[in-house]
Amino acid sequence: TRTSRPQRILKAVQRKATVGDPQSVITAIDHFCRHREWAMNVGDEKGSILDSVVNEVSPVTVLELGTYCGYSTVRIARLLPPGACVITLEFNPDYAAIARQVIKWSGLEDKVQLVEGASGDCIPWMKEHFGVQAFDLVFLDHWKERYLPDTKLLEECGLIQKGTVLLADNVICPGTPDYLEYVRNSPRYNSHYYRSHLEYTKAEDGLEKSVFLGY
Ligand SMILES: O=C(NC/C=C/[C@H]1O[C@@H](n2ccc(=O)cc2)[C@H](O)[C@@H]1O)c1cc([N+](=O)[O-])cc(O)c1O
Ligand SMILES: [Mg+2]
Repeated sequence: TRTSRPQRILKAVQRKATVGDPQSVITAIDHFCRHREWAMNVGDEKGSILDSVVNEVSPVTVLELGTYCGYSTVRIARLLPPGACVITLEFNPDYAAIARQVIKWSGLEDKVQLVEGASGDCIPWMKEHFGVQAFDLVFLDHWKERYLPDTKLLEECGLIQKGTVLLADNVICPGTPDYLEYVRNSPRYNSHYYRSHLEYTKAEDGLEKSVFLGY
């Protein structure tokens, strides 16, 4: 049978990127998705905004919801200092297997913990299993209808504390209206919209950054 799109993305990384060079992995995926096959990576334009938020927050513990092929995992992990790490949740075992190889090719496996499972099942175990007190940064890029329930679950589990930054992809396209309404109207979040474009296209999309102000 035909290879899958994630398998073709991994092939592009193995053909074009240098082992141990995260930037070359990012560049290889962006080139493939811009010139060969579109794929739902956050991409280079929104990726630069992601980079600036990671640099501003300088997080010690990051949670990423939705690994897919590991593109944004690599973008985040390459900016983390020694001792900091990103825990990334992936539901689809085939995507997880590809992402592990992409992350390994970039040489960042020591900064990444890829957990296979559904966010709703994994989040309640974060404190106990991974010794996480609270996340400094959460990057939401998984199923759009899960953004709001998972944010509420993270709050309930005490994994979002004063100063935690939520950064959500696709708040315009495909859109996460209930999540946007929540973070923009809640007195406990300070929200800002970074206008951009849907990865590799001219369509509008953007990232919403929401800082938790505490209870
Ligand atoms: O649908 C989109 N993303 C859904 C992503 C879902 C990913 O999150 C994982 N997951 C991990 C944990 C879970 O609990 C559930 C799913 C899934 O297994 C998948 O790897 C999307 C769509 C467009 N688009 O233009 O159509 C653009 C984008 O940037 C997007 O992110
Ligand atoms: Mg996305």
